[in-house]
Amino acid sequence: MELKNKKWDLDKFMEFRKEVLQQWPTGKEVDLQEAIAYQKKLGEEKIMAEKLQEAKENEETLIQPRAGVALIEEHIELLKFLRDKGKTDLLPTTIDSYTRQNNYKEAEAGIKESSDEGRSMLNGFPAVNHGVINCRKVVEALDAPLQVRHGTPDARLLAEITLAGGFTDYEGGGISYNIPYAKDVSIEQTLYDWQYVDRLVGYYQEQGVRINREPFGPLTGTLVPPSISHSIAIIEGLLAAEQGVKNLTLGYGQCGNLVQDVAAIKSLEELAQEYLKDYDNIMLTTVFHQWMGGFPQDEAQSFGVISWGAATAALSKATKVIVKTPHEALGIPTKEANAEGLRATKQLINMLKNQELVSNTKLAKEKEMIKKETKQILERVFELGAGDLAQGTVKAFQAGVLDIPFAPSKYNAGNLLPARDDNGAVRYLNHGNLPFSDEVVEFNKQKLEARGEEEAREPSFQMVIDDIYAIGKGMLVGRPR
Ligand SMILES: CC[C@H]1O[C@@H](n2cnc3c(N)ncnc32)[C@H](O)[C@@H]1O
Repeated sequence: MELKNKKWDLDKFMEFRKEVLQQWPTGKEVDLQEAIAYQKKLGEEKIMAEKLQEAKENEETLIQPRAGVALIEEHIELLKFLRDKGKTDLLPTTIDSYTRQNNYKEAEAGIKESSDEGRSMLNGFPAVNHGVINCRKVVEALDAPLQVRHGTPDARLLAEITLAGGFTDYEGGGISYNIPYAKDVSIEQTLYDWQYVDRLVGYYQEQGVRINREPFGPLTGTLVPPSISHSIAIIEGLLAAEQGVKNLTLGYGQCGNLVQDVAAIKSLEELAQEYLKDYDNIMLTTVFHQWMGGFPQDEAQSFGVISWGAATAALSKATKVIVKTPHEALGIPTKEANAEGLRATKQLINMLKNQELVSNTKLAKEKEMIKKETKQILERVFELGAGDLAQGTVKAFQAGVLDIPFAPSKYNAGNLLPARDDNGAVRYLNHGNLPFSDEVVEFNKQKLEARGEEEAREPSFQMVIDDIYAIGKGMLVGRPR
C-alpha cells in the first residue's frame, strides 16, 4: 500500500472494488451504475446535501438523533416514530458494533436472535447483512434524508451497500473512526481504506449524485480541546475533498462553556473554508454534538444537559445538532426517550431562532486562540509530510503532534491532558508534543492557574479526573469536594 494524498485513478479504484464486494454475499447486490440511477430517482426530501444547504442558507439548525435496531420493519417503525413524535428533521441509521468490526457472521447471528427474541439483540442496524434491497425498503419508507452513523475502521463494504441502498450521507473518517474506536489498527491502513470510501463518494458525485460526508467530530468525546478536534476534522475534510467529495459536514463535540463552544463552531467553519479553498464547489456545513461525555443518571438533569447543548448549537448557528436522550447514562434509549430528547432540543432551537450570542472580546479571544492552536498543529503536520497530508498525518501521530485525549489506540501518543479552567472552558494542562508557541502554552497555563487559585490547589491530574465526572454529578467544573 502506498499512502499518499492523491485522488485514486478509476482503474485502481474499480480493481479494489472487486475484492471489497466479495467480503460478504450481499456485496453481489451492488451494481454501481444501477445504484447511481436509483439515487438519481430519489425525491429531494431524501437528499441530505439539499436539506443541509437549505438550512445553511436559512441559518436554521436542524436536529438529528442516533438510532438503530436489528430488524428492518422494527427499524422503519423506530425511524417513523422519531419523525412523527420526535419531530426530527434528519434521520440516522446507527450501525451495530459487530458490523463496525466487519464481523458479519456475528451480526447474522444477532439478526436471527432478534427475530427469535422479538426484540433487538444488536445495538444497531446491521446494514451489510441486510443488503441493498432491504436498505432501500428503509429509505423508501421514510420522508427524510438518511445518514449512516457508525464507528467502523474498515467501512468500505458498508459504504458500498448503504450508498447503493439510497442513504445520502456517510459519517466517519480514517482518523475519527480509528483512534477513538480501535486499539490496534494502523492509521496508514485506515487512511487508505477511507480514501476508498471517499473515492466512492467522489465517483457518485461525478455522476451527478450528491452524497454528504461527515467526519466524526467529537472523537473520544471527553474533554477534547477544540483545536484537536478541528485539526482532525480539517485533515479528514481535505483528504475527502482530494478524492472528489464536494458536500462536507465538519463537526465538534460540545465542551460546555458557551463562549468557547460558539467560538469553536465559528472558527471551525472559517478555518475549513481557508484550508479547503483550493477545492472548487465545496458545500461546507457544520454539526454540533450535544455533550458526548458522562451524563447524569437522573432524567430531569439529563434534560438540562440536552437543553444546554441545544441552546449552544442554536447560538453557534451550527447547521445541525446531534441530539442526546435522557437515557444516555443507562444505554440504548427507548424510542420514547429518544423522541423526548428531540422535542426538548427542538423547543430550544425554536426559542433561540434569530437570537445570537453577542460578539464580545471574550468570544473574539476564544476564536483567536482556537485558530492559533489549530494552525500551529496543522502547519507541523504538513511539514512532517513534506507537503503530503496523508503521510504527514501518520508521522504526526507517531510524533505526538496529533494526540487525542483518552483514545484507546496504541498509535495515539496519549501525552495530552486537558482540564477545565474556572469558567469551564477546556484547556491544555499538558500539551504533550503539540507544537504550540510560548504564547499558546502560557495562555493555557494562566487559565488553569487561575482556577487553581480559586480552588486553592495546584493544576493537576486530579482536576482532569474531577472534570471527567463533573457533568454526571450535576456540575460542569470538577470542583474539589
Ligand atoms: C456515539 C455514542 C452515542 O451513540 C448512542 N447510540 C449508540 N447506539 C445507539 C442506538 N442503536 N440507538 C440510539 N443511540 C445509540 C449512545 O447512546 C451514545 O449517546
